[in-house]
Amino acid sequence: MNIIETDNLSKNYGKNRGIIDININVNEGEIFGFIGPNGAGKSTLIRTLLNFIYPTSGSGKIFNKDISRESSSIKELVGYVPSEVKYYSKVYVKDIINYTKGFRKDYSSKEIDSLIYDLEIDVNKRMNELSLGNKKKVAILQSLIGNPQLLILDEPTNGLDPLMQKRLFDILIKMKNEGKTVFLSSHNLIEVENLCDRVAIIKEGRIIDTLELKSTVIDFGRIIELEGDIPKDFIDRISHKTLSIDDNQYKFIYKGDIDNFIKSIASYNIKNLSIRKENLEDNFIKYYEDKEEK
Ligand SMILES: Nc1ncnc2c1ncn2[C@@H]1O[C@H](COP(=O)(O)OP(=O)(O)OP(=O)(O)O)[C@@H](O)[C@H]1O
Repeated sequence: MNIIETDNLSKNYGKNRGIIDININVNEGEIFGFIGPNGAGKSTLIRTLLNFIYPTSGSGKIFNKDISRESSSIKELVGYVPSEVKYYSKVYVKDIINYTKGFRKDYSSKEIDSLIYDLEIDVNKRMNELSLGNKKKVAILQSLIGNPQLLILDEPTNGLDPLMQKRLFDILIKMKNEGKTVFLSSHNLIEVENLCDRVAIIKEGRIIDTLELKSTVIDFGRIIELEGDIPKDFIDRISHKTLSIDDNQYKFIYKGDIDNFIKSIASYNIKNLSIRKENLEDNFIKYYEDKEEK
C-alpha cells in the first residue's frame, strides 16, 4: 500500500521554482530518504505534503487522503519534525508535551517517559534555555507522541550529537519493525545509506534518481587505492573505472572477485593498499557537484 503518493506535484513561489512534477510513492513500512543540494526543494515538498503551502499544480495523497482537502485528518496520523525548530521561548518542555497529548488521542504515558529517558530530555527547562540539538529532541519527541503511523522528518539529525543520532535511528528502526512508515530528508548520505530502504535525489526541483538501497541488485563495487611499482596497463585491465593516476599511485573502482584481485597483485612490489566498499556518497556526490542543469 502507498502511504504517500504524488502526481506531478508542483509548487513555485512566483518566479522562484520550488518543486516541479514530483512523482513519488512511499510504501507502507519503509524508510524513504530524500536527499539533494541546498535549495533543491526538499522542505518545499514536505511543506506541500503537509498543506503548510498549497501546490501550484498536481496533487498528492497521504493514507489515500488528498493533501489539500483532507489535511486535518492526515495530520492526526502523521508525526512531523521541521528542519528549523521554533517554539515560543518562555514555554516549558513539559507544557509542550502536555499540549501535544491534548490533541493526540492514542498516547501512552509510559512510552512518552521512555522516549524522554532515551532522548535525555529535561522537561523542566524552558525552550529558550535549550541548545539547537536539545530543541530538536523536543520536536522529535513531540512528533512521536500518539504513535503516528507515518513520520515526516525534515533533516531530523541536524544538530544532534552522534549518540542522539543513534538513539533516533534505533527509534526509527523500531517504528519500521512495527510496520510504520518514515519519510525523511537529509544531507547525510551515510545516514541515509544505513537507514533507508529507498532514496530519491532531488535537484533543482525535480527528482532525478531513485535507488533501492536494500536491493541486492545494486553492486557498488570497491574503491581501491594502490601504490607501488605496477604497470598502468595492468590497472586498465582490472579496473572497472579509473578515478585517478598519479606516479605510481592508482585509485580505481573494482567490481570483480576480491580474492582474484589480491592474488593478481601479489607479484608486484606494493607500498600501500586500501580497499573500501563504494558507498552512496561516491555515487551521488556527482549530483551535488554539477550545479547547472544541462
Ligand atoms: N518562501 C519562499 N519564497 C520564495 N522562494 C522560496 C521560498 N521557500 C523556498 N523558496 C525557494 O524554493 C527552492 C527550494 O527551497 P527548499 O527550502 O525547499 O530547499 P531545500 O532542498 O529544503 O534546501 P536546504 O537543503 O537548503 O534546506 C529554493 O530555490 C528557494 O529559494
